[in-house]
Amino acid sequence: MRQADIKVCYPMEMDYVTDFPYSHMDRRPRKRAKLAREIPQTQTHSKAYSGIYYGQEVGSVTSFGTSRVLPDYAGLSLKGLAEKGSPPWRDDDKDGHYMFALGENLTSRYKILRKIGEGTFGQVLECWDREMREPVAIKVVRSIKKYREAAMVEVDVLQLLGKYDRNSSRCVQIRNWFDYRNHICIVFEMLGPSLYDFLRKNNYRPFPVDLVRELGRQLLECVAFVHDLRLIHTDLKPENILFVSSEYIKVPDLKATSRSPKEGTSYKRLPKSSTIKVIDFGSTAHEQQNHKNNYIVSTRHYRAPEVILGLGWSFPCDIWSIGCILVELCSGEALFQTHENLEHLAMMERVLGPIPQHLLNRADRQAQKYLRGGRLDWPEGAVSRESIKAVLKLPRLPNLVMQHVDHSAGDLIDLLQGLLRFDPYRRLTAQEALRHPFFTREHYKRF
Ligand SMILES: Nc1ncnc2c1ncn2[C@@H]1O[C@H](COP(=O)(O)OP(=O)(O)OP(=O)(O)O)[C@@H](O)[C@H]1O
Repeated sequence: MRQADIKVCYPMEMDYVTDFPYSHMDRRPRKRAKLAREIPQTQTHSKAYSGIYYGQEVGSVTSFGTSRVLPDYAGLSLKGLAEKGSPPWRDDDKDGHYMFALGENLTSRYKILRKIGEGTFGQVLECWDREMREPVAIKVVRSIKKYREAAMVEVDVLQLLGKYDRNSSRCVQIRNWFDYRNHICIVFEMLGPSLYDFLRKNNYRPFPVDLVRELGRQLLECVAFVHDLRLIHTDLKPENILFVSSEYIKVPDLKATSRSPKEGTSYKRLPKSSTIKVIDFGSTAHEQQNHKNNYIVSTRHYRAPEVILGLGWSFPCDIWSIGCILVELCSGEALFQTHENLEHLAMMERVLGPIPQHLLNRADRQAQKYLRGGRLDWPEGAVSRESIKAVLKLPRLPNLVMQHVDHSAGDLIDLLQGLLRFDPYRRLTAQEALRHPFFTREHYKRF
């Protein structure tokens, strides 16, 4: 059973911690948080010159406690405010989040319509852009120095991606950015629900394999483009991949209906358009930075073995995440539902076979504690019987795919084995994966 709305936040200073106290919790929270970062200390922002806007502040300082979205008084007091007026100055909440009310202005250009999401970095608000007359998504970053600096790195990366994006790279487009009341605000094109939102709304029923192919192809195109610019996303996960449109159709779910015919026809949602874009370049790293074992990257379930073993990481860590994502889209469930390193490595071995000896031999000091006699200390080192059971429950990769996919299973298994190779040097690159028969075979239906 899933526990739907657990939000986990980690202090940025922590590193190499077990990322979730998992004893009485579902193995997967609704929004999977990244670890501490994971923000490389060496990163400095450059070009923080354009778009700076200091909103006009009026009114007195008011504190509104812990709730960030204030009551919607748009119909009351805002009526009295000039359309382009600024709301009164308020303190941020204790975590540095911006406090606002629906209907208020965020600078004179943007009107806040609703809150779409919240992440480690801040809140994402749907706003009406008065100048372009269209809705936009604005990430309002926490007013804390390290998040502000990381946001400027994200702005730089987004501007670089935008500069080279000739034929739609499938990366979210930045429209503008500004600094408002000590919050960096990044304005994005407005997109639809994430792949994770969609799976959740569908009760974690798998996507059809032809849709998985289409999503996988676009995702690899995006990552090939990002990697060509010598950038590594480092946080690919279903939450960070958004459908461009929110429209969907309902179709009968024949599998669910045949399982419980008495309950009548069961329906599942399919997107009207399969077009996706990748978001959240807040953790993106430059290839030339030193990614040895000084910090860890990725949200747990999508984290590559070289990151856990402290071998250093680079472009292949994105490819591993894509392998995990494709399995999840086919099965409906995250592949490695774990919150602990040794259990995670044991799960990888269960699904994919033994980790090559030469990789284990190079494990760093931190990771040595998961090994005994040169091998994984498993099941001896397991923290509980439940943990051993969770690992044993996992099928081998070919079986897992065949349980869920009705055609093209052979090609998909072969592709996944290439994306999920333990040795990062032997893992497929994004360009190689795009040439795989799973994507190129003529007779496959386009979704
Ligand atoms: N352009 C967009 N259009 C629509 N929704 C968006 C857009 N950008 C972000 N969102 C929503 O806001 C949420 C948070 O965005 P994002 O992942 O960029 O924030 P974050 O603080 O960097 O999160 P994380 O904790 O994963 O680092 C997303 O999961 C998504 O639901």
